[in-house]
Amino acid sequence: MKKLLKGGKVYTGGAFVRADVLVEDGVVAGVGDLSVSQAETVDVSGKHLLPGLVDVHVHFREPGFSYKETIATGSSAAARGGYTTVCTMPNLNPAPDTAEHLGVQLEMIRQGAVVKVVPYGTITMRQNGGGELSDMAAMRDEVVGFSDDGRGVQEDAVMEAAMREAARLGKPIVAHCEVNSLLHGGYIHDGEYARLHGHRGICSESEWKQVERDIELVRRTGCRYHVCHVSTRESVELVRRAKAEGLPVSCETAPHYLVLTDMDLREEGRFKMNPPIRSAEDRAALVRGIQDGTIEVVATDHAPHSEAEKAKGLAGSAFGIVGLETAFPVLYTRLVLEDVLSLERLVELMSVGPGRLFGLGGTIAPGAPADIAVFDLGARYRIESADFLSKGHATPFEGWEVQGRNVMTLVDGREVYRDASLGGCGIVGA
Ligand SMILES: NC(=O)N[C@@H](CC(=O)O)C(=O)O
Ligand SMILES: [Zn+2]
Ligand SMILES: [Zn+2]
Repeated sequence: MKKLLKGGKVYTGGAFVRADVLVEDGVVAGVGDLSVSQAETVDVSGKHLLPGLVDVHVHFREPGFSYKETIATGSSAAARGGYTTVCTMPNLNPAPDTAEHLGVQLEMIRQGAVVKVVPYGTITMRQNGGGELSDMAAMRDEVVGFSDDGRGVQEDAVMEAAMREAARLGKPIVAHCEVNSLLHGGYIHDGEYARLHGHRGICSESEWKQVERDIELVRRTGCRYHVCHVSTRESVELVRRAKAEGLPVSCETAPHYLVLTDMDLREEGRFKMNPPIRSAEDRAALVRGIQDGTIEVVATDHAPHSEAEKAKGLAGSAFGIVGLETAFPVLYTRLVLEDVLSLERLVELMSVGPGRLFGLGGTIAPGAPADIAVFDLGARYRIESADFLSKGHATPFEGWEVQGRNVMTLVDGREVYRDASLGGCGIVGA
């Protein structure tokens, strides 16, 4: 069946142009002034057509923790947010550390996924940070890269060996950077808010020291290397210098680090994640990083937990917040509408950049897979976590007034989400 998306503004070749998009057999068959007979025509005039958003850092909790999120609920949240491809972190049970364990997850993805879900394999066996590396070679063809997200790889020799193997296999190491010996039981940023309210802080050094170590290991091994959820100004500067040196280094940050500072915290679990939201200076450095291209990716680090796990305040709650259903509107409202960033740059950070870096799409062009998100950038509404399709509801953006809503998501040309404004009722087939 052909589908004609008529009259929208289409992101193509780095800019928005007024054009129709024809979708046929799962791919974009044409972009331009089209009139096609025997196609289902959807009037998208006034809407923006973006290459489907790509999130290289999510937690879907299966296998092992279905009570927090399932592949079905997580990928439904993704579809609603405008994402067509997401990459799942491997802090699971069993963790994907061998072909067999990865196979368990792949089967669940085949059964439950609403959008494209591509897993990471672990770096270490059982993701325990020990000396035994995962069976990277056996997992190579099915994973986007290797990560021990949730913890840093503490031993230099283990990370070096992992980088050598990943380089041999032509896959990236995607690193959660955290030096355990510098944590001292901290759970929010070691800054003004922690001092004022008597909380134990996580120092910036615990992140950037490991970024610094890893960049030195990249110099030695030539491994493609990507830093997860960068939160400190020092990490941004280290990545900036590594890139200037020509090293194969990239990094991501997440929406909450770009629009909040530690002084926005409240005594609630929905403000607790790892790494923590840092100071105003850190936030400013991250914004400069997305403006000058040092940071090429915005990922959500969508990390759902149960209501009970997030109900224990800052000290007692689990680390992690959800993000897939709020990322685009929050950043569109706070960065694009406030002239910090162009809409085109935001599309690069949320789709084109991660798509290019990880080989996961991020274009609307003839012949490309028809992974498309249709946004109504004029829609204004209030974020209410009770409406989320995710099982996780902990968000620091609760109650925010935002603008910009995804109204339709196509994955390989298949409509997976359509909202009421386009005559749909959410996830298609749900
Ligand atoms: N970001 C978080 O606060 N939590 C993540 C782990 C991680 O991303 O490091 C989780 O798995 O819950
Ligand atoms: Zn992490
Ligand atoms: Zn994570």
